[in-house]
Amino acid sequence: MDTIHIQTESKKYNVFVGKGVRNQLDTFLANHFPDLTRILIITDETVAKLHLEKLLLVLKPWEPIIYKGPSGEKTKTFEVYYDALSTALENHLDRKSVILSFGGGAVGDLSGFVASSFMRGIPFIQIPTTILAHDSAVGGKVAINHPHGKNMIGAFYQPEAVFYDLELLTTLPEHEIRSGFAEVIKHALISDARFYEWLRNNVDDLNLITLDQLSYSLIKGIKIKNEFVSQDEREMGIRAYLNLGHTLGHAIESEMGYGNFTHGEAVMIGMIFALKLSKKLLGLTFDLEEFIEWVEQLGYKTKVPNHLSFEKLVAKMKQDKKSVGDSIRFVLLEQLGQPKLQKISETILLEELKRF
Ligand SMILES: O=C(O)C(=O)C[C@@H](O)[C@H](O)[C@H](O)COP(=O)(O)O
Repeated sequence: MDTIHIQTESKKYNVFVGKGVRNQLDTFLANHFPDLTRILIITDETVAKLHLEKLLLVLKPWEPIIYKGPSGEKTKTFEVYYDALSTALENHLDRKSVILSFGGGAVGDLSGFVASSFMRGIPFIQIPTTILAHDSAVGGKVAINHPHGKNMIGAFYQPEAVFYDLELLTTLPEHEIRSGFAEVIKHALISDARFYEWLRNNVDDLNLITLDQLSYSLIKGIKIKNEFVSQDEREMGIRAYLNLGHTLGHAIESEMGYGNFTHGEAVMIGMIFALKLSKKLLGLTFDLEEFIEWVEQLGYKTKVPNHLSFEKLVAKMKQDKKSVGDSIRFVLLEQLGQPKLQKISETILLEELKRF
């Protein structure tokens, strides 16, 4: 088992990564929550079907309450949030209760937001079941979506711990592996040219990635994320670099309808667009053609779906959380591993999108 220490201004906690780490959850709960009253597991239908029995085995003495939402991004709605809170209230959770988030990024975002707002905040623990969650389960961004934009209603609220059990990643469908791996590639691009080279040289088929390669990539990604989050928990500055590819990516997800295009796959298109802009505006020296060839080989789409309107995408990008006043701010790269926030006008964006 590997342990990564996350240190933010508001909280220090550990991410435990390894095969079977879920089996240590009962000891952790007994040690950290001696007065624990109730456990609410928030999960989704897919994860419940595949893995819930395994978790319940570990938690037997606590007889947890279970809330199952819809799978994927469709779980990050006001209705599901309200339902999950109702379940907590109807089952008499109190301030000595703990919420366990059991699922991918969407479940983690929903559960964390429920935990952050129930009785003004009760503890929660992340038990991720996807590759994407190496990013979303760490750093405390929790949220639900609004039809006007992704993650628009949320908080910064750190978990008590993250139990990243690699055994639970073996059932992921191909598009989920792709979605999660896009965030691994993002972590490399914004901070570590050597890690990027390693990925380029070692990963050419996501279906054949070994557990050792996956574990190395996830741990690297989590450590990179910690570097940003530990210095800037509430995204006043450098944390925004973790948003590479997300400005356009979120707009695509929103315009496609949440849940109809995976987060990471949309972010990959956003990253290619950002890299193109970086070459044009900042003189980034980077073989973009070779990058596109590589990610196409990994199964990613590299163009904006052609039925989407560029004008609507730009309107969505204007609502991005990095925007200030009327200006859209993009994360670009000066060079590999050197991100920069850059204001870009609506006119230029529209022109570049049309060319993209
Ligand atoms: O943790 C962060 O900070 C990130 O930006 C990581 C992103 O990969 C993640 O998708 C995040 O939830 C996006 O945040 P948002 O503030 O753009 O909604």
